[in-house]
Amino acid sequence: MAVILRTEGLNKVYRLGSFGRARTIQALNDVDISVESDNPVIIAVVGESGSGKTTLAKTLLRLVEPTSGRAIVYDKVVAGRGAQPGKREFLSSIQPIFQNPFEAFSRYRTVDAYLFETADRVAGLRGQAAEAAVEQALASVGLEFADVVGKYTNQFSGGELQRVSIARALIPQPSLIVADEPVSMIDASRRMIIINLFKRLRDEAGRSFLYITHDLATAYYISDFVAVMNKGQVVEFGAARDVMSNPQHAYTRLLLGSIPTTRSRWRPRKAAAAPH
Ligand SMILES: Nc1ncnc2c1ncn2[C@@H]1O[C@H](COP(=O)(O)OP(=O)(O)OP(=O)(O)O)[C@@H](O)[C@H]1O
Repeated sequence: MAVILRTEGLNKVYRLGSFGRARTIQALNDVDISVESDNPVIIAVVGESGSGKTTLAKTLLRLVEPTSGRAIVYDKVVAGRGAQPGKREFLSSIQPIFQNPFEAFSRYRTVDAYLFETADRVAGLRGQAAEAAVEQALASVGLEFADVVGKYTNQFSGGELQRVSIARALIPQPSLIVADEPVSMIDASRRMIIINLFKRLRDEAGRSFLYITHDLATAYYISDFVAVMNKGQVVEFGAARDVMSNPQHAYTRLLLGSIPTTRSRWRPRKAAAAPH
Protein backbone atom coordinates (compact mmCIF):
# COMPACT_ATOMS: atom_id res chain seq x y z
CA MET A 1 0.00 0.00 0.00
CA ALA A 2 1.24 3.48 -0.81
CA VAL A 3 1.33 6.34 1.64
CA ILE A 4 -0.78 8.70 -0.43
CA LEU A 5 -0.53 11.52 2.10
CA ARG A 6 1.01 11.68 5.54
CA THR A 7 1.86 14.70 7.63
CA GLU A 8 4.01 14.23 10.71
CA GLY A 9 3.90 16.93 13.37
CA LEU A 10 3.47 19.62 10.73
CA ASN A 11 3.72 23.11 12.16
CA LYS A 12 3.72 26.53 10.56
CA VAL A 13 4.21 29.66 12.58
CA TYR A 14 3.92 33.00 10.80
CA ARG A 15 5.77 35.88 12.43
CA LEU A 16 4.22 39.29 12.03
CA GLY A 17 5.39 42.77 12.91
CA SER A 18 8.83 43.91 13.91
CA PHE A 19 10.87 43.92 17.06
CA GLY A 20 8.87 45.05 20.06
CA ARG A 21 5.53 44.51 18.33
CA ALA A 22 6.19 41.05 16.97
CA ARG A 23 3.46 38.46 17.22
CA THR A 24 3.06 34.97 15.92
CA ILE A 25 0.23 33.03 14.32
CA GLN A 26 0.24 29.26 14.57
CA ALA A 27 -1.41 28.47 11.23
CA LEU A 28 -0.64 24.73 11.49
CA ASN A 29 -0.43 23.14 14.90
CA ASP A 30 0.97 19.60 14.96
CA VAL A 31 -1.00 18.38 11.98
CA ASP A 32 -0.89 14.58 11.75
CA ILE A 33 -2.91 12.87 9.07
CA SER A 34 -2.24 9.65 7.24
CA VAL A 35 -3.90 8.04 4.25
CA GLU A 36 -2.58 4.72 2.95
CA SER A 37 -4.33 3.08 0.06
CA ASP A 38 -3.82 0.96 -3.03
CA ASN A 39 -6.35 3.09 -4.88
CA PRO A 40 -6.42 6.82 -5.61
CA VAL A 41 -8.46 8.83 -3.12
CA ILE A 42 -10.07 12.21 -2.62
CA ILE A 43 -9.19 13.75 0.74
CA ALA A 44 -11.27 16.75 1.75
CA VAL A 45 -9.96 19.37 4.16
CA VAL A 46 -12.80 21.39 5.65
CA GLY A 47 -12.94 24.16 8.22
CA GLU A 48 -13.84 27.75 8.72
CA SER A 49 -11.94 30.70 7.34
CA GLY A 50 -8.53 31.03 8.97
CA SER A 51 -8.40 27.42 10.18
CA GLY A 52 -5.19 26.69 8.25
CA LYS A 53 -6.48 24.87 5.15
CA THR A 54 -4.61 27.02 2.62
CA THR A 55 -1.43 26.91 4.70
CA LEU A 56 -1.61 23.11 4.62
CA ALA A 57 -2.08 23.19 0.84
CA LYS A 58 0.78 25.65 0.37
CA THR A 59 3.07 23.54 2.54
CA LEU A 60 2.38 20.46 0.40
CA LEU A 61 2.96 22.56 -2.73
CA ARG A 62 6.26 23.89 -1.30
CA LEU A 63 4.98 27.44 -1.47
CA VAL A 64 5.42 27.69 2.29
CA GLU A 65 8.24 26.13 4.33
CA PRO A 66 6.97 24.33 7.45
CA THR A 67 8.38 25.52 10.77
CA SER A 68 8.74 21.88 11.80
CA GLY A 69 7.51 18.45 10.84
CA ARG A 70 7.28 16.95 7.40
CA ALA A 71 4.88 15.81 4.71
CA ILE A 72 4.98 12.65 2.61
CA VAL A 73 3.13 12.24 -0.68
CA TYR A 74 3.15 8.92 -2.50
CA ASP A 75 5.97 7.59 -0.32
CA LYS A 76 8.23 10.63 -0.88
CA VAL A 77 9.04 13.33 1.63
CA VAL A 78 7.95 16.49 -0.20
CA ALA A 79 8.15 19.11 2.55
CA GLY A 80 10.09 19.64 5.75
CA ARG A 81 13.25 17.85 6.83
CA GLY A 82 14.51 15.28 4.38
CA ALA A 83 12.44 16.56 1.43
CA GLN A 84 13.76 14.64 -1.55
CA PRO A 85 12.50 15.34 -5.03
CA GLY A 86 14.03 18.07 -7.17
CA LYS A 87 11.71 20.76 -8.57
CA ARG A 88 10.83 19.00 -11.81
CA GLU A 89 10.18 15.63 -10.22
CA PHE A 90 8.17 17.36 -7.51
CA LEU A 91 6.00 19.30 -9.99
CA SER A 92 5.33 16.22 -12.05
CA SER A 93 3.99 14.41 -8.98
CA ILE A 94 2.01 17.21 -7.27
CA GLN A 95 0.09 19.88 -9.14
CA PRO A 96 -2.10 22.73 -7.86
CA ILE A 97 -5.48 24.07 -8.87
CA PHE A 98 -6.29 27.45 -7.37
CA GLN A 99 -9.49 29.16 -6.40
CA ASN A 100 -9.64 31.81 -9.09
CA PRO A 101 -8.80 30.55 -12.58
CA PHE A 102 -8.69 34.15 -13.85
CA GLU A 103 -5.70 34.77 -11.57
CA ALA A 104 -3.96 31.58 -12.66
CA PHE A 105 -3.45 32.89 -16.21
CA SER A 106 -2.39 36.33 -17.44
CA ARG A 107 -5.04 38.01 -19.58
CA TYR A 108 -2.33 39.03 -22.06
CA ARG A 109 -1.35 35.48 -23.03
CA THR A 110 -3.41 32.84 -24.76
CA VAL A 111 -4.16 30.02 -22.33
CA ASP A 112 -2.72 27.36 -24.64
CA ALA A 113 0.70 29.02 -24.15
CA TYR A 114 0.48 27.93 -20.49
CA LEU A 115 -0.50 24.40 -21.47
CA PHE A 116 2.48 24.06 -23.80
CA GLU A 117 4.78 25.64 -21.24
CA THR A 118 3.77 23.03 -18.65
CA ALA A 119 4.22 20.27 -21.25
CA ASP A 120 7.73 21.55 -21.99
CA ARG A 121 9.05 22.61 -18.60
CA VAL A 122 7.41 20.05 -16.32
CA ALA A 123 6.66 17.05 -18.52
CA GLY A 124 9.63 17.53 -20.88
CA LEU A 125 7.44 17.24 -23.99
CA ARG A 126 7.85 19.20 -27.23
CA GLY A 127 6.41 19.22 -30.74
CA GLN A 128 3.85 16.56 -31.54
CA ALA A 129 4.27 14.82 -28.18
CA ALA A 130 3.39 18.09 -26.41
CA GLU A 131 0.40 18.66 -28.65
CA ALA A 132 -0.86 15.14 -28.02
CA ALA A 133 -0.47 15.57 -24.24
CA VAL A 134 -2.29 18.94 -24.29
CA GLU A 135 -5.09 17.53 -26.45
CA GLN A 136 -5.48 14.52 -24.20
CA ALA A 137 -5.53 16.64 -21.02
CA LEU A 138 -8.18 18.95 -22.52
CA ALA A 139 -10.25 15.98 -23.66
CA SER A 140 -10.19 14.51 -20.16
CA VAL A 141 -11.85 17.69 -18.84
CA GLY A 142 -14.37 17.71 -21.69
CA LEU A 143 -12.77 20.43 -23.84
CA GLU A 144 -11.68 20.37 -27.49
CA PHE A 145 -8.21 21.63 -28.40
CA ALA A 146 -9.69 23.63 -31.30
CA ASP A 147 -12.06 25.44 -28.90
CA VAL A 148 -9.23 26.48 -26.58
CA VAL A 149 -6.26 27.30 -28.79
CA GLY A 150 -5.61 31.01 -29.44
CA LYS A 151 -8.08 32.20 -26.80
CA TYR A 152 -7.53 34.60 -23.92
CA THR A 153 -9.00 34.28 -20.43
CA ASN A 154 -11.83 36.74 -21.10
CA GLN A 155 -13.11 34.41 -23.83
CA PHE A 156 -13.96 31.66 -21.31
CA SER A 157 -16.55 31.32 -18.56
CA GLY A 158 -15.19 30.75 -15.04
CA GLY A 159 -16.16 27.07 -15.19
CA GLU A 160 -14.49 26.56 -18.57
CA LEU A 161 -11.34 28.33 -17.46
CA GLN A 162 -11.19 26.24 -14.30
CA ARG A 163 -11.40 23.15 -16.52
CA VAL A 164 -8.48 24.51 -18.57
CA SER A 165 -6.49 24.94 -15.35
CA ILE A 166 -7.33 21.36 -14.37
CA ALA A 167 -6.16 20.23 -17.83
CA ARG A 168 -2.90 22.12 -17.28
CA ALA A 169 -2.45 20.36 -13.96
CA LEU A 170 -3.05 16.98 -15.60
CA ILE A 171 -0.40 17.32 -18.32
CA PRO A 172 2.52 16.03 -16.18
CA GLN A 173 0.27 13.14 -15.01
CA PRO A 174 0.62 14.00 -11.30
CA SER A 175 -0.23 11.50 -8.57
CA LEU A 176 -1.81 14.19 -6.36
CA ILE A 177 -3.70 17.34 -7.28
CA VAL A 178 -4.06 19.94 -4.55
CA ALA A 179 -7.24 21.89 -5.23
CA ASP A 180 -7.75 24.92 -2.95
CA GLU A 181 -11.40 26.04 -3.02
CA PRO A 182 -11.60 25.13 -6.73
CA VAL A 183 -15.32 25.81 -7.15
CA SER A 184 -16.00 28.72 -4.82
CA MET A 185 -15.56 31.33 -7.60
CA ILE A 186 -17.63 29.35 -10.08
CA ASP A 187 -21.29 29.83 -10.86
CA ALA A 188 -23.29 27.53 -8.58
CA SER A 189 -24.96 25.82 -11.53
CA ARG A 190 -21.55 24.78 -12.91
CA ARG A 191 -19.91 23.60 -9.70
CA MET A 192 -21.01 20.00 -9.95
CA ILE A 193 -19.34 19.70 -13.37
CA ILE A 194 -15.98 20.28 -11.69
CA ILE A 195 -16.82 18.16 -8.64
CA ASN A 196 -17.91 15.23 -10.79
CA LEU A 197 -14.80 15.69 -12.92
CA PHE A 198 -12.62 15.10 -9.83
CA LYS A 199 -14.48 11.86 -9.17
CA ARG A 200 -14.04 10.74 -12.76
CA LEU A 201 -10.33 11.63 -12.76
CA ARG A 202 -9.89 9.60 -9.57
CA ASP A 203 -11.73 6.59 -10.96
CA GLU A 204 -10.62 6.64 -14.59
CA ALA A 205 -7.25 8.40 -14.59
CA GLY A 206 -6.03 7.30 -11.15
CA ARG A 207 -5.42 10.79 -9.75
CA SER A 208 -5.69 11.52 -6.03
CA PHE A 209 -6.97 14.89 -4.82
CA LEU A 210 -6.61 17.04 -1.75
CA TYR A 211 -9.83 19.02 -1.94
CA ILE A 212 -9.89 22.12 0.26
CA THR A 213 -13.29 23.61 0.87
CA HIS A 214 -15.70 25.39 3.21
CA ASP A 215 -18.46 23.30 1.72
CA LEU A 216 -19.20 20.15 3.70
CA ALA A 217 -21.89 19.03 1.29
CA THR A 218 -19.53 18.66 -1.69
CA ALA A 219 -16.81 17.33 0.61
CA TYR A 220 -19.11 14.53 1.70
CA TYR A 221 -20.30 13.93 -1.84
CA ILE A 222 -16.86 13.35 -3.38
CA SER A 223 -14.38 12.52 -0.68
CA ASP A 224 -13.09 9.24 0.68
CA PHE A 225 -11.45 10.89 3.71
CA VAL A 226 -12.19 14.11 5.55
CA ALA A 227 -9.92 16.21 7.77
CA VAL A 228 -11.71 18.85 9.82
CA MET A 229 -9.51 21.81 10.77
CA ASN A 230 -10.02 24.37 13.48
CA LYS A 231 -7.45 26.96 14.57
CA GLY A 232 -4.56 25.20 12.88
CA GLN A 233 -5.36 21.77 14.28
CA VAL A 234 -6.93 18.74 12.66
CA VAL A 235 -9.71 18.12 15.16
CA GLU A 236 -11.17 15.13 13.35
CA PHE A 237 -9.90 12.88 10.60
CA GLY A 238 -11.21 9.68 9.09
CA ALA A 239 -13.30 8.02 6.41
CA ALA A 240 -15.80 10.57 5.06
CA ARG A 241 -18.77 8.37 5.88
CA ASP A 242 -17.68 7.98 9.53
CA VAL A 243 -16.82 11.64 10.07
CA MET A 244 -20.07 12.85 8.52
CA SER A 245 -22.45 10.29 9.99
CA ASN A 246 -20.88 10.00 13.41
CA PRO A 247 -18.86 13.12 14.17
CA GLN A 248 -16.87 12.82 17.37
CA HIS A 249 -15.76 16.37 17.81
CA ALA A 250 -18.01 19.24 18.88
CA TYR A 251 -16.55 21.47 16.15
CA THR A 252 -17.43 18.93 13.43
CA ARG A 253 -20.96 18.72 14.84
CA LEU A 254 -21.15 22.49 14.76
CA LEU A 255 -20.00 22.58 11.11
CA LEU A 256 -22.47 19.86 10.17
CA GLY A 257 -25.23 21.60 12.05
CA SER A 258 -24.64 24.76 10.01
CA ILE A 259 -25.54 23.07 6.71
CA PRO A 260 -28.90 24.43 5.50
CA THR A 261 -31.87 22.23 6.36
CA THR A 262 -32.62 21.50 2.69
CA ARG A 263 -29.47 19.41 2.90
CA SER A 264 -30.95 17.29 5.65
CA ARG A 265 -29.30 14.23 4.11
CA TRP A 266 -25.97 15.50 5.40
CA ARG A 267 -27.10 16.22 8.92
CA PRO A 268 -25.73 13.98 11.66
CA ARG A 269 -28.11 11.38 13.06
CA LYS A 270 -28.22 13.09 16.43
CA ALA A 271 -29.08 16.75 16.78
CA ALA A 272 -25.98 18.91 16.48
CA ALA A 273 -24.64 19.89 19.86
CA ALA A 274 -23.11 23.26 20.46
CA PRO A 275 -19.53 23.18 21.70
CA HIS A 276 -18.91 24.05 25.32
N1 LIG B 1 1.54 34.84 4.84
C1 LIG B 1 0.96 34.93 6.03
N2 LIG B 1 1.47 35.70 7.00
C2 LIG B 1 0.91 35.78 8.21
N3 LIG B 1 -0.21 35.11 8.58
C3 LIG B 1 -0.76 34.31 7.66
C4 LIG B 1 -0.22 34.19 6.34
N4 LIG B 1 -1.02 33.32 5.65
C5 LIG B 1 -2.00 32.94 6.48
N5 LIG B 1 -1.85 33.54 7.69
C6 LIG B 1 -2.70 33.32 8.88
O1 LIG B 1 -2.69 31.94 9.17
C7 LIG B 1 -3.98 31.50 9.59
C8 LIG B 1 -4.46 30.38 8.67
O2 LIG B 1 -4.69 30.95 7.38
P1 LIG B 1 -5.12 30.05 6.12
O3 LIG B 1 -5.15 30.95 4.93
O4 LIG B 1 -4.25 28.86 6.06
O5 LIG B 1 -6.60 29.62 6.55
P2 LIG B 1 -7.79 29.01 5.65
O6 LIG B 1 -8.44 27.98 6.49
O7 LIG B 1 -7.26 28.58 4.33
O8 LIG B 1 -8.72 30.27 5.48
P3 LIG B 1 -9.68 30.65 4.21
O9 LIG B 1 -10.73 29.58 4.18
O10 LIG B 1 -10.21 32.00 4.58
O11 LIG B 1 -8.81 30.67 2.98
C9 LIG B 1 -4.87 32.73 9.57
O12 LIG B 1 -4.90 33.26 10.89
C10 LIG B 1 -4.16 33.68 8.64
O13 LIG B 1 -4.43 35.02 8.95
